[in-house]
Amino acid sequence: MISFRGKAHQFLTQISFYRFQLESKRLLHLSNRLCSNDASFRVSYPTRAVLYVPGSDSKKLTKIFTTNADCVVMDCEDGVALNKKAEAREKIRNLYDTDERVQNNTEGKFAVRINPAETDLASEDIKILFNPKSDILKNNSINNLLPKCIFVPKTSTSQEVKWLFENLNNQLKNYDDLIKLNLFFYMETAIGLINLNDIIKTALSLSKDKYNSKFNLEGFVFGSDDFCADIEATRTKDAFELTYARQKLIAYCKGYKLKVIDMVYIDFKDLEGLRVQCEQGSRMGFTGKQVIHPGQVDVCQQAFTPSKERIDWALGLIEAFDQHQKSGAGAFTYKGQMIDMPSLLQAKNILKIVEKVKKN
Ligand SMILES: CC(C)(COP(=O)(O)OP(=O)(O)OC[C@H]1O[C@@H](n2cnc3c(N)ncnc32)[C@H](O)[C@@H]1OP(=O)(O)O)[C@@H](O)C(=O)NCCC(=O)NCCSC(=O)C[C@](C)(O)C(=O)O
Ligand SMILES: [Mg+2]
Repeated sequence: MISFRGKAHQFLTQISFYRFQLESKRLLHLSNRLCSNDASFRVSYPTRAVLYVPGSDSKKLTKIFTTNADCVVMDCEDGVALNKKAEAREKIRNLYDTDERVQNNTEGKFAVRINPAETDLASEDIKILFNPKSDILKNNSINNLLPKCIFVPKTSTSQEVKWLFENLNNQLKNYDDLIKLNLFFYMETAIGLINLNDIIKTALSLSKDKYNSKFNLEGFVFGSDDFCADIEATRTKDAFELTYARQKLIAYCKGYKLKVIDMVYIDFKDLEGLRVQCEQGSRMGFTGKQVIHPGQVDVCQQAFTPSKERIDWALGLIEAFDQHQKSGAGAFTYKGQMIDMPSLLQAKNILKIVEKVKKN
């Protein structure tokens, strides 16, 4: 049996190997060319494993600095008991007030899940989390002291999106030169799934037009536990009951070039089951997966990192495609398979993920 530490070491060795590969001239040349020619090649920060940490739990909060997870979500919602909500907000606020590691992160490594929009709990979350103490603000830039990314659960209507933006905007109106606030919404109700297109369009247009790009819709999270409760399904290991919702969410997010984060695997001691579900999610098109325990992080990150074989396949295909295009062939055979434009796009997708991981 390999220990947890041993597995982590194995994983790091593997990543170093990929990094070595990535630094090869061939990849740099190819990826630079792809990035500069292709407007859809938007490379933002990676979100392979998204780890929840209950905001009320001081001991668990110390782990946000030692985890390999691409993203940590300090929770004020369902991971926190009702009588601990105020404590959770205060502990998270205190981290932004005092800890340089949290303050200096510019994108989404450290995020906060607030309570659902249009609730008193969410109003209070926004009031506390986006309100640094004045004596601390005197000696610090406002951008260091605010969350750079928030997760907004149970988003079911475009009205909730409007409420959220209005409340955030009111809270932030006295500050100038704020960097964009990244947002993830949750799809975790049947009505949220029905209204998905409307929710996305409202969030995109409001943030761009009414709020002057102050907010950036970064992606969606699939809240499968709440969704199962809402549609009265029974959870199964293979998640068959969630197929339609997962696929619809992926299609809509990809249609609008958004990230999309897969469901939680709650049986957190079953790492093999987790691996199977992570790999399935990765093949389906998810950008990453939510995890609830530090022991799940490495399995998840690895499943959402393209393997050496996939990277080699993609690089070889792109080169072959280039050569065949020059000789006038739109379709050709590569490693026994018919290749044409869609295969090239799939190969580029692999390099996109690699670029994201490299940025981390
Ligand atoms: C399951 C639990 C109770 C087992 O907690 P435990 O302490 O019994 O586990 P453990 O195996 O004994 O823990 C080992 C070590 O890891 C630490 N640890 C353990 N977990 C974490 C964590 N998350 N973050 C940071 N540290 C953690 C723990 O404190 C301990 O530290 P130690 O070795 O120093 O003593 C615990 O892992 C936990 O509280 N996880 C987070 C639960 C949570 O946040 N749930 C809400 C998100 S999922 C959700 O809301 C649904 C969704 C998306 O909305 C929808 O599908 O609808
Ligand atoms: Mg939920």
